[in-house]
Amino acid sequence: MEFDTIAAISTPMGEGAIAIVRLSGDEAFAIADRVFKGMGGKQLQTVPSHTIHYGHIVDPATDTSLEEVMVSVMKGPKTFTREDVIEINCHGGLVSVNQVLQLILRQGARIAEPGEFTKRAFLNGRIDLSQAEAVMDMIRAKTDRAMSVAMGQMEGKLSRLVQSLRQEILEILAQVEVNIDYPEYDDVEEMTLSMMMEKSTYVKGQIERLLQTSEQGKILREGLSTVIIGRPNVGKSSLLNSLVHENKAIVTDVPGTTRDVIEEYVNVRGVPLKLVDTAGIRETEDIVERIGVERSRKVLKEADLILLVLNYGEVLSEEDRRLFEAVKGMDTIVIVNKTDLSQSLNMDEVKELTAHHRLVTTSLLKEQGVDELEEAIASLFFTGSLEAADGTYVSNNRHIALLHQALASIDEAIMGAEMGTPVDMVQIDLRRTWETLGEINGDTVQESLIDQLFSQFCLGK
Ligand SMILES: Nc1nc2c(c(=O)[nH]1)N(C=O)[C@@H](CNc1ccc(C(=O)N[C@@H](CCC(=O)O)C(=O)O)cc1)CN2
Ligand SMILES: Nc1nc2c(ncn2[C@@H]2O[C@H](COP(=O)(O)OP(=O)(O)OP(=O)(O)O)[C@@H](O)[C@H]2O)c(=O)[nH]1
Repeated sequence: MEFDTIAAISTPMGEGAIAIVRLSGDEAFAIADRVFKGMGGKQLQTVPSHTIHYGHIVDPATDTSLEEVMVSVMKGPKTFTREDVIEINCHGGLVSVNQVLQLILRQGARIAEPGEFTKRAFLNGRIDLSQAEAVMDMIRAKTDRAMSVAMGQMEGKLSRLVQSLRQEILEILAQVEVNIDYPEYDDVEEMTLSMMMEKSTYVKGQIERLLQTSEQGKILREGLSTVIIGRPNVGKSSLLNSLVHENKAIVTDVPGTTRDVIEEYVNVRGVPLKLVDTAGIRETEDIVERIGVERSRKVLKEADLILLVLNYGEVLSEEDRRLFEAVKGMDTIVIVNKTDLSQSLNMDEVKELTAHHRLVTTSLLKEQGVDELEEAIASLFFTGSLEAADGTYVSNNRHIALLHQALASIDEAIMGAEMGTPVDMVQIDLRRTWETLGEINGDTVQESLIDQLFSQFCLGK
């Protein structure tokens, strides 16, 4: 495949120690040679691949030196993009790195689109689509565990699994062709259908197994959307603060003009909690009051986890009861706080209302019970047996949707075979399953989708 030469700043925009301008494409070396003075006047083409060289960036038009740099030389196809790659390591100021980029662009490179380097790695066949998507997940990972899931996917764990399932399906289809070549057996149709059913059932089981990891995979990737509710003054802010302080807050979104929900991530034993509407908790008494009943119901509905806080020092109120009502059927941990106060809360009643939820007692004032709470959170979502055995998790919504589709079509195939539908009808369902699975690694995916996926990447990645 042939592409033009692209360039971009591959480090964050801001002041830093070093900033990198990356180039990729056929002209990368030639363009860099025009502006890089170093290596005793040698051409970049002549130096060994994967070496770095000291020198200066000089504007050939004015013969002025812009920057003191280190230039990395990587020869395709053994590079990130499989093309010739040059990386110019500049001093980390915004102006200097921009000047170097502008100069490179004047020499004939084109500014890269977001994700275009990774897209080339995909288009040039170094990685497949799910691996490319994992590159982005690595950048966005909020915890060590999320990182290792993304890393596994980037290294091809999911790709290999999906590929092996597609291979199974191809083998079924090939076997059908073989059978059809021996029509002299009169039970060939029946034999073929039963073979299809048996082998498809195996593939179906594998797809189901993958889907079983998706709930946890999604949580690892996106964080567990968590809402803290409770009457005024029960200790919601205190709870939030102790979760944030005991576990380093990972990301704090700056409230924008168009969004009033603030998210904050904390890492609770490897589970990224995305604490929703923390501003609401911090500033006013009650999320239900602040954002209105309708919207708060929506916030609750969309939550993966609800922390319902009660006050040990007060009797259960009508409002508490309404909160229990609102969280029915949801993953909820009931927290009885202020256990240092003398008891007014009827614990039998609380236990009854808590029913299937977990119950944890805390005194946030005395910093008691937070460990138990964290344990409860972690064990609610990661019980040992649910850990994916080989560490392969499906975490991406696109992949999950495709697996569900694949499951539906292989189910059709199995049911068809069971009911004695003509073999060629069953073949159609199997082919569809094969294609759907191929969309995960990008074998059978549309170009417009590829463009859309990569456009969500970082600039310079
Ligand atoms: N400076 C710098 N750091 C970086 C990157 C980069 O592009 N530049 N990466 C990117 O964002 C990541 C590293 N990823 C990479 C993946 C593959 C190859 C590569 O050259 N692969 C060759 C094998 C090379 C060899 O074995 O010697 C290949 O697959 O053929 C390089 C970087 C993280 N750090
Ligand atoms: N005795 C005692 N007081 C606590 C405990 N936890 C929190 N408090 C106090 O209770 C008061 C209210 O705590 P907050 O964390 O602000 O409660 P809140 O639910 O966020 O309150 P609103 O913002 O009014 O809804 C503060 O004075 C806390 O110091 C506890 O375990 N024991």
